[in-house]
Amino acid sequence: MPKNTQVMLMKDLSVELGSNKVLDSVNLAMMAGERLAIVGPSGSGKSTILRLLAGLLLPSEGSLKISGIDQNYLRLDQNSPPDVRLVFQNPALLASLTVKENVGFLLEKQKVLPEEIINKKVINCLQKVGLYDVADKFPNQLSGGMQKRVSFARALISDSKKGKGSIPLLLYDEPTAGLDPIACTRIEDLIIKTTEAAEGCSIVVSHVSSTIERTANRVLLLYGGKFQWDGSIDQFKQSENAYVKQFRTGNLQGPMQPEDS
Ligand SMILES: Nc1ncnc2c1ncn2[C@@H]1O[C@H](COP(=O)(O)OP(=O)(O)OP(=O)(O)O)[C@@H](O)[C@H]1O
Repeated sequence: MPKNTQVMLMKDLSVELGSNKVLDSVNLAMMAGERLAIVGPSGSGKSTILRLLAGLLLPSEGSLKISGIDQNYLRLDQNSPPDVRLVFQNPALLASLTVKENVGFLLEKQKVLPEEIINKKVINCLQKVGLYDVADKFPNQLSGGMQKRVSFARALISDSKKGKGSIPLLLYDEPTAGLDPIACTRIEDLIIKTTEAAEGCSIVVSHVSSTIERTANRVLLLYGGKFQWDGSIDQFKQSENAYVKQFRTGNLQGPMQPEDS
């Protein structure tokens, strides 16, 4: 994919929730090949950004473009929605459907491809995340870790109605929260593998330093409704910027204080 293709653009974008201005005139351009980590203290608006990109929320002011198209409607009201795939913190699988039905849900709904092709695609996606012989099982017959893998396999399914040119945007919401360090490494590997296999761009929201460092090539720090810092992962690891330093070290002293957030 050409590196100069713009995948997403936020222009003077604000979001007000009740009396709270969660995002305050933010600007952000994301290009093909970028893997972003969005970091910031609790309540700084990270999930709000993911909700905007997933089409669950619209900006109060300003504009959001995905693949060059202005997002003026919520996702369910769009005729030709952009290819944005959300991997939730918990696997969010439908308990009454088999693994195969969960992963192939979009393709079944679209009724474009024949059943045997859908089956092949689903098995292929499951194998890519290291799952074998689970297609006919129900989610509650799998371990938590396996369920998480199923949710990654679901993000690998490409929309049969999308042209080859479209670049999928994969969103990962706190994918390693509460996991032990070894499970973290497995999920981080899976994020990298899934994003590569989908030939997409990724945005990871995470507080976990290994996840930020291993899955992203660019980091944005969100606080007070604005991106306070934007740079490469190598710059993030060394930056003397007061926000970045406080986030990295967990210092109580610094520009980010709980009463402000
Ligand atoms: N429906 C809502 N109505 C009013 N305020 C809301 C609503 N949803 C979220 N907020 C507020 O918006 C702000 C941003 O919330 P958001 O969940 O995006 O933060 P976050 O950075 O993802 O936090 P965390 O790291 O704790 O998940 C918070 O102050 C929150 O209280």
